[in-house]
Amino acid sequence: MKSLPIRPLSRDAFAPFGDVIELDEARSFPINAGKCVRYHDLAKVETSGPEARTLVSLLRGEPYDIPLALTMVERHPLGSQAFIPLTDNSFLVVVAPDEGGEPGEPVAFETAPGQGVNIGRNVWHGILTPLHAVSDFVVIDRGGSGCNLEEHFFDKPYRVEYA
Ligand SMILES: NC(=O)N[C@@H](O)C(=O)O
Ligand code: NI
Repeated sequence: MKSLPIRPLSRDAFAPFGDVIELDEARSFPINAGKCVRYHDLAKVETSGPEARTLVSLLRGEPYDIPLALTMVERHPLGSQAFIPLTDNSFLVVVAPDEGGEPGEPVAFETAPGQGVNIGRNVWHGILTPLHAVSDFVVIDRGGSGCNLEEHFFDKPYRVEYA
């Protein structure tokens, strides 16, 4: 299997694929008479297609072991998909550029505690992959009619591992 090294998640590195949702370096301003700070407008939520609406859901995910065999990626042509952790456990985020309608070379990131991601509309990504322990997430993505899932299974799986 071809090795896919895990790298730390950063806004810059993830920018071609979506947004990193975190407090650090986020635009913020005080609200509620200064008793609260709003970290504002951190992700571009996209919903499109028939009867499109924004969904807010919770996911409780089982952890995966590393090294991990990456056999497939998926994408959502009609909307973005955000995963915001409710624990301090890190999770694996795999994304890939599109090359003529198929995924190119994937990139694997591990989040720092508290970091979330918003995966852009129609961006290839691995499924939610918690690490270390059962983890809960807020998921913000697109509901409505029409097909919002496209899967791609690799001819040869990748071995996702720590560098
Ligand atoms: N379906 C769902 O909630 N999640 C998947 O799309 C995924 O990317 O894990
Ligand atoms: Ni998805």
